[in-house]
Amino acid sequence: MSCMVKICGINSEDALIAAMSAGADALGYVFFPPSPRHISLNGAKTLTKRVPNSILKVGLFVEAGDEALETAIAAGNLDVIQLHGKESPERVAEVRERFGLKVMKAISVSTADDIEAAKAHYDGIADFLLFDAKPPKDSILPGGNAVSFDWTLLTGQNFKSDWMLAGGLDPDNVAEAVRISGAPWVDVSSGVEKAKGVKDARKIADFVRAAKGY
Ligand SMILES: O=C(O)c1ccccc1NCC(=O)[C@H](O)[C@H](O)COP(=O)(O)O
Repeated sequence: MSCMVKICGINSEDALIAAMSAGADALGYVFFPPSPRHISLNGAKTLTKRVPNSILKVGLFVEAGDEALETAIAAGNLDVIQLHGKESPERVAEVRERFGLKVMKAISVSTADDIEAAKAHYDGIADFLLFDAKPPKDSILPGGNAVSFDWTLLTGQNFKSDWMLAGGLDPDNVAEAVRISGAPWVDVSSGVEKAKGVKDARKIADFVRAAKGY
């Protein structure tokens, strides 16, 4: 069992170095001001410059307009646009076409119906599907809430798009989550932090090792 790993919420030099040295395959930068992981355009410019082409630079947005996307893509030299709000399939296709980049659509999951709806509306439209738990009712964040969902909902599923499992993963549960779901990619933020928005180098290393089965 081995899978690809995305570390989301890179917002400091320490986090960047920790994720790159641990062997992360993709790094996520949060362009959503209400988030404790939000990164400025200048911050993104600095923290993406040293990333080799072998590691995907993913910008996370919530219902952002074209101008905001364009500025962040230029600042961060992004490879993938992660849409983590209520963007429609038409908007996903439009962003993909307009910017010529890969697009990842976050899918909020609590029941099997959510997987079926994603298959019907976004599979093959987005380059990546990111299955994440539905946010708690009182959360101001649509993701990054350290909440997981029933991984068996993904067992044996096939998608046209590449896909990632996210939500409440950590170094202790990620191997089991991959075994049950069959995920080719995992994505984590809260589970590798020492405080909200502050990454922990040891947890990042442990997470990547566990996900890749070293
Ligand atoms: O991280 C945030 O603050 C955030 C804000 C708005 C939308 C999405 C956000 N995070 C998404 C992620 O970090 C991951 O893609 C995923 O939700 C996993 O998060 P976690 O449960 O914290 O590992």
